[in-house]
Amino acid sequence: MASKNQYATFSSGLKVPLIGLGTWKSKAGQVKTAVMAAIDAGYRHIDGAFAYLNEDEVGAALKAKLDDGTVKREDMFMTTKLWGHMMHPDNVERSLQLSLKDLQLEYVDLFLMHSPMAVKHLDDRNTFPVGEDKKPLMDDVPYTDTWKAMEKLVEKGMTKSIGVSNFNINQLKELLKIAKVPIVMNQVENHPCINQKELIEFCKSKNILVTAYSPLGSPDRAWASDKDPNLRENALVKEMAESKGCTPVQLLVAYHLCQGILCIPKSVTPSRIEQNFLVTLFFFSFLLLTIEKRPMQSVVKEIIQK
Ligand SMILES: NC(=O)C1=CN([C@@H]2O[C@H](COP(=O)(O)OP(=O)(O)OC[C@H]3O[C@@H](n4cnc5c(N)ncnc54)[C@H](OP(=O)(O)O)[C@@H]3O)[C@@H](O)[C@H]2O)C=CC1
Ligand SMILES: CC(=O)C(C)=O
Repeated sequence: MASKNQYATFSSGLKVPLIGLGTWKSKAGQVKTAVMAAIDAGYRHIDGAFAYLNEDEVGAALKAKLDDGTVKREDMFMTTKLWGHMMHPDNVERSLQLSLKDLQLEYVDLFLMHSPMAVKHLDDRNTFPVGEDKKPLMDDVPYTDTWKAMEKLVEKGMTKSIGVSNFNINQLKELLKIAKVPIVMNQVENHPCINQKELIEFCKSKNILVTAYSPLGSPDRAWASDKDPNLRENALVKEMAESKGCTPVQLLVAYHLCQGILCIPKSVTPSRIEQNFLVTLFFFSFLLLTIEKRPMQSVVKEIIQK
């Protein structure tokens, strides 16, 4: 089925669908259905990570959709991430091998360094090592050394591209000094209640695409509190969505796509997965509407002030 995706292009020339399906917190038994529903809905970009501990189910879903002919491997853009416990250069390749095995893939399209912070490697599946005091066991592994090990995996064909996540401007500057393979992506939290304008502008100036994670404010995260801003129920988001003829969540997704930022909303609910994808179909008109009526930035200011 021809997918109706809009694409951005990495500095390396590789195209990436603007909208992807997030899979963090997607529980065992739900992930396979969610990923299959997403692919049926038209998604061609799945965001995953070793640390989500569900790549085996993501892989099973993709295999089912490859086997039934819905998609070919080259249609799909698959992301995985290197977690902090495997950032030592000696462990980087093994981490990607473990993800590829669970995903049942020969390669991924994007391999991200999940964050610049390393934690101790106790064993391959212990992603949150803690000491006797129950505090995280941090490790001092320079992310520049990790990056050099990631670059080798592009040469080996295990990943088409590499990037980072949760990097700030100074960390990106350090990495840019040594990177020989393009840093194509910085995946960071972004939504109207967090102002990443300076970081986004820096990334754009260096031809590094930005993906917004937790675009809906991650309401299902374990540490969510009812004192947090509720983006999906925000009065201005709702008002603007109504004026645009879309749902509040679709507005929150369009908010990114209109700025040329990729967006990876997570859902395990097929109807929501479909609803979120529809933004790719109308966001260009939405963009025109937004420009005509009120630039998205003015909306952001108002939301943040609410
Ligand atoms: N690189 C990094 O460090 C990080 C990366 N990420 C990535 O970003 C993805 C998205 O962020 P995440 O923090 O999961 O949360 P999101 O901001 O995407 O919010 C997910 C929540 O929104 C709900 N939801 C989704 N669509 C709709 C809809 N149309 N209407 C109403 N509710 C909806 C989901 O419900 P339900 O599932 O029940 O349908 C779920 O509870 C992650 O899954 C992960 O892939 C996230 C955090 C950090
Ligand atoms: C979910 C995720 O990617 C985190 C918390 O880094």
